[in-house]
Amino acid sequence: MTGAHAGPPHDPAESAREELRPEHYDYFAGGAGEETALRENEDAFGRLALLPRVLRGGADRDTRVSVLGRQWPAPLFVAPTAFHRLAHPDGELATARAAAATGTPLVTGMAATTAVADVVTAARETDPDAVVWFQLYLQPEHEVTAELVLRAERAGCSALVVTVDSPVFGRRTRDLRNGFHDLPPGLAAENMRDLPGAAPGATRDIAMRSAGWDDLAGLRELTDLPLVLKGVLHPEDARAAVEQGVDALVVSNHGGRQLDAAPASVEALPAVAEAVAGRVPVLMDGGVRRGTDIALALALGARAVGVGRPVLWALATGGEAGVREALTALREDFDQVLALCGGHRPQDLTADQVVPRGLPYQPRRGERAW
Ligand SMILES: Cc1cc2nc3c(=O)[nH]c(=O)nc-3n(C[C@H](O)[C@H](O)[C@H](O)COP(=O)(O)O)c2cc1C
Ligand SMILES: O=C(O)C(=O)c1ccccc1
Repeated sequence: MTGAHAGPPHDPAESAREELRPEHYDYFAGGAGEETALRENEDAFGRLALLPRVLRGGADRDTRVSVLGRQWPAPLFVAPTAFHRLAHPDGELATARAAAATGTPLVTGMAATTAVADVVTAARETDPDAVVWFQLYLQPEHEVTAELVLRAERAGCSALVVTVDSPVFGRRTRDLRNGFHDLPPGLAAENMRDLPGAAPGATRDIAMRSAGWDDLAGLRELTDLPLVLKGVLHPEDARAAVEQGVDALVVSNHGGRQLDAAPASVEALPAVAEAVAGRVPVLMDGGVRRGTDIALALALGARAVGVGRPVLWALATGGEAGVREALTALREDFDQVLALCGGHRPQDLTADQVVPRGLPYQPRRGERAW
């Protein structure tokens, strides 16, 4: 060892902040209200410990999981986030190539700054078998929603992720303070271009609306693609969704950007997993930053986890290569954690291995410990 100090651990958000305009960094980093839900997503993982099992052997590990009929190399996907070209000029194309190169399924957002067809093309040029899903907000006009679904189908997306936690847009404190509400000139939500009811070449605004279960049934009529409901926190909603025939769920509080009093995603996960009882895969996102977070979520019932901001930070600092490295590092970290927990497969992680941090009991007063 040399005498040199290793310095503090690398903070991807801090590095990205140095690359971005302050209002764009704040848009990516921020949450709703007092940012309680945002903080809690990460903090809740920190309140949980993993109990490793020993003497089970650690060789011949396999991190693959099966989701909607496809094998994913690891229980990890890229969660949908808006406006990647605010992070890097290559935007969603870089993200798509990096996701494909690492075998990581990508959920491309309706609010992407690159059209879904171009995103899927970039992914498939990198890996012809790349998994790309399309995230959708149900729009007030049925024909607009229908056209968006058709575009996702034609592009080659293999599932629709319907975000249901946004009947209205969350009150984003930083954006209000910064006066950030529009993309800079030259950037647009490209999926919203040339839709019914807008002038040729123009983009429509993305509408938030209070959709109901009927609308989901309407969507089921419109497409044969698997439907994934994103933003479920209440176990009764999870049960209803399964009964309505949804194909998967994402437990999510939208990265703390919608209801500020919402629980951390990982706190909501066990009750949702119990209600679903294995009938459909339960995915989750929110606050996943390291292999132990992935392992905790899996042990508590998730089939796979999504990452949102970590991808944006990697994109901002390193473009395509940066995202590739971040996704690879997460997967390798998870693989090592799996081994340390005594697991060979993701499904070897079980709920009994998750314990709250802090002493589970207090020794009785006055009693000698030994
Ligand atoms: C900048 C930003 C934009 C987002 N845009 C969308 C979106 O358009 N649609 C959506 O369903 N979720 C969106 N999300 C939520 C993510 O899909 C995901 O739930 C969340 O970011 C996960 O938390 P994490 O960032 O802590 O990993 C966005 C999140 C961020 C940070
Ligand atoms: O910022 C978000 O979280 C988000 O979901 C969104 C929705 C519509 C347009 C842009 C972003």
